[in-house]
Amino acid sequence: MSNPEVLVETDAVTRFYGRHAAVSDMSFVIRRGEVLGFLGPNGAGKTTTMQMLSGNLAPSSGRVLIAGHDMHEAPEKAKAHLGYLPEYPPLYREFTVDEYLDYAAALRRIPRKARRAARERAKARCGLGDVGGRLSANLSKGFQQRVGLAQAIIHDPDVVILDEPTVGLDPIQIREVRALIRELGREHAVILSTHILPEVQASCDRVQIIHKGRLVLSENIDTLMARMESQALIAAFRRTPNLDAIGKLTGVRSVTVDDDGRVRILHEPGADPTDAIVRLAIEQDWGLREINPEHSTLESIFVELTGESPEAA
Ligand SMILES: Nc1ncnc2c1ncn2[C@@H]1O[C@H](COP(=O)(O)OP(=O)(O)OP(=O)(O)O)[C@@H](O)[C@H]1O
Repeated sequence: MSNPEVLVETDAVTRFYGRHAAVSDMSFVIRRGEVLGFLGPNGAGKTTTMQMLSGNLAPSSGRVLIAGHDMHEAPEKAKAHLGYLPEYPPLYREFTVDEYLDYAAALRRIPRKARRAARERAKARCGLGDVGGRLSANLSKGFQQRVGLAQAIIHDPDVVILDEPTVGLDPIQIREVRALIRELGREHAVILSTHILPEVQASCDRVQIIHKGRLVLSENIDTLMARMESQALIAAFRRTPNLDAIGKLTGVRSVTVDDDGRVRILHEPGADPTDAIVRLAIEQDWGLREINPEHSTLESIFVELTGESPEAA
């Protein structure tokens, strides 16, 4: 599909708590077949945004449209198209998984006759086939999270909203939930919030970084990865190298010396001059000590965009 259907649209959404704007002027779209990662440090406004998208919190201004339905004007229609896994999913601990999912199906107004099939389908998709008779309370955190996901997709919604879906899970559970998110993204539009930088790399097609309630970046994951690919080398020599000679090598854009005496060589994307520099260093006896690509990370991009480290923010 060249222009897949827009399933979520926010138009200048703002939310105040008192005089504090938790989310400001937020506009974006999500299309079918897309997993959008909403990345930001604690307190950035992710949960507030998820709650507005899911219709659990009214924006102070701006509009949310789900599958073309305005959340404010037609909340029932809008909500019928979405499933929501809140940060703390409400699990009825004394219910078995099947009872809980039946209840979720009833809440979603799935006709009584169709509930069993909906439940079994959601369980199969979330890897819950064997635990239908178990009490939710006795399941591991990873399985409880799958139950939360199963209730979010029981009515096969167009849009799935997941707030910090892997918090508290062990590495194997995290991998499984991420695989499930990718699978959901094939047919639905998925938005997930996270403060974990690698999570978006693992699960998302597109990333939006939110900082102090504002979007500071919106990019395809491929573009972001390309941006993170090295376009600089850091080299150290025992003797002073001929910087002009390095500067004349094919693909080299600029050569500078850092405060610590190491040489920073910026080059064209895809034109790594490492081999040529090593040859020059040997020929001219500069005493090469190290030469490494300088990788930018999502962390460094975050710092570049916001001027703060994710932890400090
Ligand atoms: N009910 C509330 N009343 C007042 N302020 C609130 C309320 N909920 C959130 N805030 C404030 O709004 C800002 C955004 O909070 P939000 O929970 O949306 O951030 P978050 O990115 O989801 O962070 P976290 O991951 O810690 O939940 C924070 O400054 C928070 O203190």
